[in-house]
Amino acid sequence: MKRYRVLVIGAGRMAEAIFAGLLRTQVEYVEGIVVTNRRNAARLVEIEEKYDVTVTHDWREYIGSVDVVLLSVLPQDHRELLTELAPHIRGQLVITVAAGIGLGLLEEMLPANTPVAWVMPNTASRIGESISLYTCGQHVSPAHRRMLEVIVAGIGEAVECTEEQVHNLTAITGSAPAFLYLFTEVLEEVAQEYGVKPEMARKLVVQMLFGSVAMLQQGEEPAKLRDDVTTPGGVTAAGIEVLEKRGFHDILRQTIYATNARAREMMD
Ligand SMILES: NC(=O)C1=CN([C@@H]2O[C@H](COP(=O)(O)OP(=O)(O)OC[C@H]3O[C@@H](n4cnc5c(N)ncnc54)[C@H](O)[C@@H]3O)[C@@H](O)[C@H]2O)C=CC1
Ligand SMILES: O=C(O)[C@@H]1CCC=N1
Repeated sequence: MKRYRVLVIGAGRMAEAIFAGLLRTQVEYVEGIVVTNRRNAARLVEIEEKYDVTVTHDWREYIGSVDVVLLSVLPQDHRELLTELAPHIRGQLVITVAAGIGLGLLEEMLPANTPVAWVMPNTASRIGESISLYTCGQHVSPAHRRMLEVIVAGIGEAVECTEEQVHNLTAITGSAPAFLYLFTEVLEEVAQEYGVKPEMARKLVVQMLFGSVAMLQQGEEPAKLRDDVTTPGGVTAAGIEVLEKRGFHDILRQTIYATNARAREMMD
């Protein structure tokens, strides 16, 4: 079985979720993981203590001997990093997880024929439950694709998409967990305003979400499930009426569009 050497540049939250997932579920494919960060030395010490990885302040020492370079830095840090990386890339698969980035910038700034891929995970990567989107550049061979599949499998489920789909779905799979958590916060807040203790509010809301998601996972239609809750002439209808009058659909649509637009702008 082929084992891969992976260099992770940027030791933030998403990076940790990915290499931790690789070590947890894909370790038989891992020859070694090297992690680097720009400034925060304490973060590298913390990572070295917690995981079976090598940390370095200088990725140049390792770049020549790895199969995969995973970029987990902010979108706006890519141009500078790609400029530094380019002279050291000789066929390694370069993957980025940055929002809005696309494949074009990587292919343009790295040497001709460099295999590149763009992955859009979400924070559930931390518990191996991401739904990640990925798209491959034009020089990705079947062998590179297998490497990429090992990496995304380490953090949950993954779906190959076109580049345009990754742009358009970033808000829906990458950012929407934040929208859902905001929804959760409001429900908990109102429960507490009614005098419910925070721990109880948390338990009620989390189990409500869990049960609702479990029903969706059984393949039931959201509109049908909503209808089942909305007893004719009952109370839920009054709530739905407020959501509809206040433009819930439109608010959510605008939220998605604004998120995706911002992702694209970051690379302009
Ligand atoms: N947080 C999320 O839910 C998701 C994040 N992403 C993407 O993941 C990337 C990282 O995001 P987070 O982990 O949330 O941010 P973060 O701020 O936790 O991590 C970014 C890390 O990159 C490091 N860094 C920046 N420039 C560097 C360089 N030149 N060399 C080495 N290290 C460098 C910073 O020191 C920092 O530790 C972003 O591009 C974001 O778009 C993608 C999907 C979901
Ligand atoms: O907010 C962000 O920029 C990242 C990308 C998608 C989710 N979080």
